[in-house]
Amino acid sequence: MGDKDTVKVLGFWVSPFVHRVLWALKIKGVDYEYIEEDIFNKSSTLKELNPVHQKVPVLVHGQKVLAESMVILEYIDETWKHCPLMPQDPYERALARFWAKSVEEKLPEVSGATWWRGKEKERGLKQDIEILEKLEEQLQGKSNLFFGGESIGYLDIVLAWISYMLPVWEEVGSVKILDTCKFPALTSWTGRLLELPLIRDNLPPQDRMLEYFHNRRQEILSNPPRT
Ligand SMILES: N[C@@H](CCC(=O)N[C@@H](CS)C(=O)NCC(=O)O)C(=O)O
Repeated sequence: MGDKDTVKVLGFWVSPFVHRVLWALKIKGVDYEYIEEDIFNKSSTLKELNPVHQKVPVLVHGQKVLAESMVILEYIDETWKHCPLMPQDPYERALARFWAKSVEEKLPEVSGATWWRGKEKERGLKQDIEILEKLEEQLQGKSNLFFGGESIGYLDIVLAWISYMLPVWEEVGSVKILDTCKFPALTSWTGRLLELPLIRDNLPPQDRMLEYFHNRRQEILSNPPRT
């Protein structure tokens, strides 16, 4: 699929994982072709390109194929070296990976907790708040505008869903997780992210997200998690 230098991204319009890849390519100024995938009726191309997970995003760079958004981000950063996304210092780089992985492991709880009911909801919300408290500590007392420093980097891109998707989940689930008083540094960070044209102008439409997640919530509630 593709000539030596062509870049293609298989995506799904609302996927926060896909948006990471699109933003990284835009930061690097790499032209790409975007191919919308129906994740509820997967194409044979997706199954062939990502046989292990059959998920988007998939990046196709010439003959090279990669899946998993955080892996793709590192590939993009190492392939197009200008405007680095990763910290240059090895320890800072390791820390960025640590936080990205740690928050990623909680992602299902964050989305699920906003939609569940009763004890599951309480437990999930408690876990969400704990991980956000840890992130808040990371930002507090630093003069950095972003996790990446003066401009956005790898960790900002990985965590950006907190700025635009978490509020949608909160609205759909009628909960508040990112409380401004409790998380002043994180709240300011989300505000700064959303002011960036790169992010602001390349988000899924708010009304479509709300409708999509309302429907997802109905599906999840009719099939609740087991305790
Ligand atoms: N860990 C993966 C997650 C990707 C993912 O879950 N993608 C969703 C779309 S948001 C998907 O393709 N889902 C299809 C499925 O679960 O079968 C990444 O970071 O790329």
